[in-house]
Amino acid sequence: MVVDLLTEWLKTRVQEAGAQGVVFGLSGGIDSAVVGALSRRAFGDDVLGIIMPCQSSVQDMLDAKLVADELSIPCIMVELDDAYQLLLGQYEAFVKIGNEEKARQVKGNIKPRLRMITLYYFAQALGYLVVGTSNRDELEVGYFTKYGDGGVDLMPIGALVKSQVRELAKFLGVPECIINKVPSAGLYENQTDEAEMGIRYEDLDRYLLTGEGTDEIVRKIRTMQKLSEHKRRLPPIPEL
Ligand SMILES: Nc1ncnc2c1ncn2[C@@H]1O[C@H](COP(=O)(O)OP(=O)(O)OC[C@H]2O[C@@H]([n+]3cccc(C(=O)O)c3)[C@H](O)[C@@H]2O)[C@@H](O)[C@H]1O
Ligand SMILES: Nc1ncnc2c1ncn2[C@@H]1O[C@H](COP(=O)(O)OP(=O)(O)OP(=O)(O)O)[C@@H](O)[C@H]1O
Ligand SMILES: [Mg+2]
Repeated sequence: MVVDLLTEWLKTRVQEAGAQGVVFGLSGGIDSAVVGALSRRAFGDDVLGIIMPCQSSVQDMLDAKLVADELSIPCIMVELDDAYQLLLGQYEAFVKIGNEEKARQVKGNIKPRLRMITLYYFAQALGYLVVGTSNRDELEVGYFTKYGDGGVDLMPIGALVKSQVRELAKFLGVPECIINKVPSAGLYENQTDEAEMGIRYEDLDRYLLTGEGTDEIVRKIRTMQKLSEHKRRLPPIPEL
């Protein structure tokens, strides 16, 4: 049973590290809900979900609270808007990005990195590990911010494609409205994973599980995998 296996895996990893529990970012999306539910099973009250709005929608915040309530996950909120604005103001005094789309991307990536800083503060203060929420699709094509949401200690759902995460969510009692929500990184208004990646989860899941897909889809995925190789490796060191 995959739930028992993942729960045991989490317990073993945390125990091996000499830690007491885990902390994670609670977004109101399905991935963090599943990670939260698994963590709750593994560690009881030694779990902390942190809601970290950074120009986030009110709906996401309400969804995150709903997940915490329904799954009885201890949870706090740390607002990152002021830190984000303060840093951005200083950065832009040196370099202001002319291209609108590029500016949106560069600015968007500040948010997961501020969340990473926040999670590590609480992890070390409490003797916890930082647990990530990336799934197999995101990891394979590099759909995550390097050292942002990718900067974590453990990735319990990293071997599961999105449809498998959905199955797990149903089993774990994640609220229906969270399971049916359109996946979004929430880094800018109206962002959706599928539109930004230019590929549907259904197609990505199918290719990763069976190797099948149209020529165009296969080509696209392989290109994304190649371009994001650096995100799945430690920084290269010259051999001397
Ligand atoms: N070949 C190479 N070797 C070594 N390093 C290389 C490199 N190419 C780029 N880099 C480095 O990587 C940086 C670019 O990577 P990165 O900073 O990650 O930036 P990037 O891959 O452009 O952006 C992250 C993507 O993931 C999405 N995202 C982020 C966070 C959460 C979620 C979500 O689903 O919730 C999605 C986000 O919307 C965006 O599309 C470059 O600035 C450069 O420093
Ligand atoms: N507002 C937020 N507060 C706390 N953590 C967040 C917030 N936004 C994103 N995160 C963290 O970043 C992770 C990556 O976001 P991502 O959108 O891939 O996952 P999700 O929101 O859980 O599910 P989905 O991909 O279906 O939207 C989240 O799972 C969560 O840990
Ligand atoms: Mg999300």
